[in-house]
Amino acid sequence: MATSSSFSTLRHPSLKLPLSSKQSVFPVFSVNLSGRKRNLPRFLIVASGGLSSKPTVLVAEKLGAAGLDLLKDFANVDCSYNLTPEELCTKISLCDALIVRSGTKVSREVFESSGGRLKVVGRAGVGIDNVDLAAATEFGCLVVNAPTANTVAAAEHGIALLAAMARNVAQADASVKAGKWQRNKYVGVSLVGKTLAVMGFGKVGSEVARRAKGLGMNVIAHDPYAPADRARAIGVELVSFDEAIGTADFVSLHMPLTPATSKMLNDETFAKMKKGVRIVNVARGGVIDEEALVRALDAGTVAQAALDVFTVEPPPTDSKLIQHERVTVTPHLGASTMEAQEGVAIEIAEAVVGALKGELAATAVNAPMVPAEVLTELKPFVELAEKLGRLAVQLVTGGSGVKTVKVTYASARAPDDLDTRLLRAMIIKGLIEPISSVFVNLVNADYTAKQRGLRIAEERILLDGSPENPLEYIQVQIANVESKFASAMSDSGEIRVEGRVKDGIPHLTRVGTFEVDVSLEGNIILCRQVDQPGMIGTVGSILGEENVNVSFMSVGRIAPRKHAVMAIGVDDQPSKEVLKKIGEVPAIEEFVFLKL
Ligand SMILES: NC(=O)c1ccc[n+]([C@@H]2O[C@H](COP(=O)([O-])OP(=O)(O)OC[C@H]3O[C@@H](n4cnc5c(N)ncnc54)[C@H](O)[C@@H]3O)[C@@H](O)[C@H]2O)c1
Ligand SMILES: O=C(O)[C@H](O)COP(=O)(O)O
Repeated sequence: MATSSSFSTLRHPSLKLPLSSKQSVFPVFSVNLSGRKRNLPRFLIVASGGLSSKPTVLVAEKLGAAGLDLLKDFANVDCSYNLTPEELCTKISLCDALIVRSGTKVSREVFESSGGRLKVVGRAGVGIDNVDLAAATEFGCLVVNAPTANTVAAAEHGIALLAAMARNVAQADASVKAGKWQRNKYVGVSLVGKTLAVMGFGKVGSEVARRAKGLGMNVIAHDPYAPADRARAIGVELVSFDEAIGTADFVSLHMPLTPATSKMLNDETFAKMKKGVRIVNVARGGVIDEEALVRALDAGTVAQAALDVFTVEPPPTDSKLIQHERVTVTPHLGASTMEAQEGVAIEIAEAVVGALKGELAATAVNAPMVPAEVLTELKPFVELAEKLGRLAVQLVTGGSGVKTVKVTYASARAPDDLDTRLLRAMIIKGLIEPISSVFVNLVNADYTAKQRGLRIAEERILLDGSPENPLEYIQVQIANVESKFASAMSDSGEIRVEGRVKDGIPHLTRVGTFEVDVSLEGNIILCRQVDQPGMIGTVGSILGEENVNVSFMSVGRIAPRKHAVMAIGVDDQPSKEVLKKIGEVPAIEEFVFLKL
């Protein structure tokens, strides 16, 4: 890359040695947990119960014992079940995390009432339709779920309902217990050879399909997003919605409740089904228009239904649907096996504890998931990104008016190999936090930037050379602003800072058109001066007199004896008097103190 200035790095004789690469390079936040000190990456969270206290987790619905034990090792656990919405809103301001199942509405009011303390909502199960995800994201609250541990339980319950419905098990059971013996009334239908349409071919749907094939059924599936090869692998054909519902003898629902799937089965779609079709729903009640289902049952279009889930839970006791003779119901039991509940409890407890520690959760619902190995590699670049953002915004006159920021990632790796979401989020954090009271994390970074009218334009530069490192440098440029340190402006008129990771430690390597090299630790003083002998000593002595420890000094100059920019790393914040003295050194033309 062409340079417009030469540079040199000097170490002051009395300077503290830089961190070795063996020392922690990510000492961003440290919290005392269970008596142990830990250095935590602050990608997302940090429990805010105070540096020395444990975080508090509110468990609002019954959770398996193994999960509770895991939580208790790490946090204060408050198990309070059956809270009213008002009680939940009152309690939540004292909690760092909340764990729920499907029975608790985590509404916008819950996030508003938390006063910013709530950092994680753990959904002990799959469906997150009871959590206001938009509100969670706005408030920077991570939502995690437990997507795998109850899959088999739900699939088994689907099959149980399918068979029970076909053979009138529930109705016959009630009849026998009522003293009757109605063998002719409860003649059922066979499953073998019948066509089952699995609607939603995800985790549960595919397990239902596998089991139904074992029962000798002909299984077809509809799922606009499922890969055909996964279906083919278990001998299932993916078909259109109309073909699935038009040819099936049994329809089993396994899609999530979303605006697109809400009331997917309605008067119009029931009319397209085979007369006498049978419906199973272990997904969500809202995917069926329940009044339309009652009409279809009464008209005989639908012969029977078996339902585990309802639009309103628990449903009204006088509901025509619940009371319908040809409807079999269970109270949302799909995930309720001993095994699934223990599994879900462990899965969610691990996710919540990890998130409270600031780790990226693999089951995050409202934040990008970054695989652990990618994360390890990106760690120092994540820190670099945040610090470049912090430096750049502090260079803006008045610190405000930042609207357009261009970020350049230079790497020898193919663009597809670099996921910049985490880096972008940390740059946004760096840009916004020094000038506001907003807490920015990976969850709410893009949202917060948008709210503040901050546009981040990202560019990749493909470099020649070895793709060993994920990145060579990151450059942050702020356009259409003035700088309180004129030398930070690039030739094209933007504030420009650039950094690299050296031996695992982020370094500032360019300011404006000047190349420097100073490790991004502590704080930084940037001075522009006439390049002449003795400047390092002069400024170093002023700082030394006040016992301000200098960690690094680096001088970048345009040409010998012309202008130079000196970057000085200091551990402490110099007093106003010291900064004034530096400003009074005759050769110093401008300077700025920047907090990292
Ligand atoms: N009754 C229970 O206790 C219980 C237990 C577990 C899961 N569930 C529910 O079952 C559903 C599925 O769970 P999962 O773990 O299989 O989730 P999943 O995400 O693995 O699968 C859902 C599938 O639905 C598909 N889909 C999305 N929109 C669709 C549409 N318009 N038409 C057809 N398919 C569509 C997706 O592509 C995905 O493959 C969820 O709603 C979940 O909450 C209920
Ligand atoms: O979405 C789910 O995981 C199921 O509906 C289970 O819900 P539950 O945790 O309330 O049993």
